[in-house]
Amino acid sequence: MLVLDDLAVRYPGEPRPVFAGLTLTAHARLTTGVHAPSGSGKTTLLKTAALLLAPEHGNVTLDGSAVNGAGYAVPRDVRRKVGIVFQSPRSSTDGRLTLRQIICAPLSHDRGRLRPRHKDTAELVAQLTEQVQLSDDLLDRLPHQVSDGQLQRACLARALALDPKVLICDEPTAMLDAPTTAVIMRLLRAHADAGAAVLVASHDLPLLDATCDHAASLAELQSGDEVT
Ligand SMILES: Nc1ncnc2c1ncn2[C@@H]1O[C@H](COP(=O)(O)OP(=O)(O)OP(=O)(O)O)[C@@H](O)[C@H]1O
Repeated sequence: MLVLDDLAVRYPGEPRPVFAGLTLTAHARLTTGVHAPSGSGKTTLLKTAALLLAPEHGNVTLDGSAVNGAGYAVPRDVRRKVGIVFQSPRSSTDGRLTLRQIICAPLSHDRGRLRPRHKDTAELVAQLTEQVQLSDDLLDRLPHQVSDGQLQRACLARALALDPKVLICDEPTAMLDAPTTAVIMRLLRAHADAGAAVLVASHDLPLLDATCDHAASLAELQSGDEVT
């Protein structure tokens, strides 16, 4: 479970925080949606939830333990509990790496911690690619040789590689067609059903209402009322 309590986040040199007084709980086994218009702070919120940005004020608690700082200041064992899928698969992948290398990237930092039921990386990659419905022949292609939807599925496989307890997705279906959107949202549901907390932000309120256990707007999260 991830708890964000009374958060304010301000970028260096900016006069005002992007948001303040924001409280949100992402529960295990549930998908939580955050709805907000473009430019209002969704990505900032999700980067804070993913322990990539430190709040100016407030507390981030993961599985009952307070998290201090952000990025490499956070111990690896804590960081690896959180996976993130960014809005743009093109800007969140290295164009020189094949899809297989992209999916394997978290494992190269975490060799000793492959998920227990997998004997080796190849077996895990095979399972992840099947899960996200990527065909084998795409794995040795570079990002410019696949579609946005295929690359976003590789990004989701990368985020799932360490079996994160908290999976965070920033507009994961932006630019995707309806069938690919349905695949991605079903995968997020399945990861929640397997025990994770899933936090999704989107400008698409009907999508969040249709696919999340509960959804709230960024404004509601700052209202001081408990959002359920
Ligand atoms: N690194 C940064 N430095 C200063 N300001 C920033 C930085 N990144 C974002 N901002 C500002 O913070 C505000 C929120 O940006 P953010 O990217 O979180 O919004 P968003 O809701 O995710 O937008 P979109 O849906 O368009 O991606 C915007 O006003 C943006 O200009």
